Amino acid sequence: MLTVGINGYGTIGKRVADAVTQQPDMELAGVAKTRPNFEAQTAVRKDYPLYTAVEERVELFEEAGIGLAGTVSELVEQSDVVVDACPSGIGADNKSMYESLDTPALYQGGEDADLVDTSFNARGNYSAAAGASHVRVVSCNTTGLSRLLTPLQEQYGVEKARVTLVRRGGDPGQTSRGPINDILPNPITVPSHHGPDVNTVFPDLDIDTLGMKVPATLMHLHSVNVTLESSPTAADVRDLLREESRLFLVPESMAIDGAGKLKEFAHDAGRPRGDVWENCVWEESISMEDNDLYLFEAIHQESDVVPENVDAIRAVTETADANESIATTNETLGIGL
Ligand SMILES: NC(=O)C1=CN([C@@H]2O[C@H](COP(=O)(O)OP(=O)(O)OC[C@H]3O[C@@H](n4cnc5c(N)ncnc54)[C@H](O)[C@@H]3O)[C@@H](O)[C@H]2O)C=CC1
Ligand SMILES: O=C(OP(=O)(O)O)[C@H](O)COP(=O)(O)O
Repeated sequence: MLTVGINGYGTIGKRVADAVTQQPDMELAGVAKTRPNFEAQTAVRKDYPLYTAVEERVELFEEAGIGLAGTVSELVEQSDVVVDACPSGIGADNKSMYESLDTPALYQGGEDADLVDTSFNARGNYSAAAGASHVRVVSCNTTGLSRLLTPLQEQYGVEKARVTLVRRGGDPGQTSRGPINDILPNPITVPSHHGPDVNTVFPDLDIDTLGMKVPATLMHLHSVNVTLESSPTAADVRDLLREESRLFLVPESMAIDGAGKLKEFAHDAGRPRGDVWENCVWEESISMEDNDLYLFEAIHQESDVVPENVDAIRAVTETADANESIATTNETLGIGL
């Protein structure tokens, strides 16, 4: 049984914590928070041992009537693996603590790639994380691109990928974010950071990406063009992608015309928090023009990295191979719309 600690219990951390409790080979040691906000209250309600990430703030939790199990270093000490889901940049600050307590750590996509031994995507490069001490689960967008590009590369070869990412402005709870009424090239410079980030998983892949931000919180949307090294039909590509457990091909018959209905569908399907762990590829959009593949996909930024974190725990501890881990994670979470 693997004991897993979560440092940073926000959008990603709380989802990974819930996912860990569903794994037959893992137990949750607890979660660390900096302040006794509503997420801390939720952790208490779920009986997750709560640790303070900042020792001097013990009183803050006491004043809010929240009992603590200890401090974050105590959480890390008793964990076989720690998942750092702190805001971008804080993971780098925490690295020395994980090193001094000799605990392997997983970081999230907001950290720099050079912080870690390897960046990680379960379908793309699972085995690269074997025995590593510091692993970065790539960002939501890079996770989505890696899942899509891996089977295309394996089956047809990728000559060049070009992707325009329409990025949600912020998460639903991120009241500090905008734009409120604008459409921003973001970043304005080309390529956006996503292409180089995909290269942390596939160093040799030729990919250019452009990013923009729009006033939406639901999901990201990718407009994808991949020049393949061979010329399958659109039907061939559809069949190939349909075989991928973390790609959901949205059939025309469902009449799902956007991110709003995708989220509604996930809620109707009883998904926790309306999470959509899979890339959602519109089946009708899959088109071939000579060697060029075109499609649209939507990525639920709050949840697609969750199964990848679970798999990364098994990858670093070498307790399962990629297929075993992906199958267990999929089954326990209920992946497959
Ligand atoms: N939200 C998203 O769409 C996605 C985020 N990511 C990455 O995941 C990481 C976390 O992002 P979110 O979960 O969105 O952030 P968040 O802000 O929702 O959650 C971070 C949590 O860490 C806590 N925290 C702050 N400082 C801390 C410290 N020193 N020690 C322990 N906890 C601390 C915060 O109070 C908060 O609860 C970032 O690297 C981000 O780039 C990756 C994929 C998608
Ligand atoms: O990692 C993400 O997006 P990204 O792949 O566009 O950088 C997450 O959606 C967080 O993005 P944010 O940097 O807008 O908070």
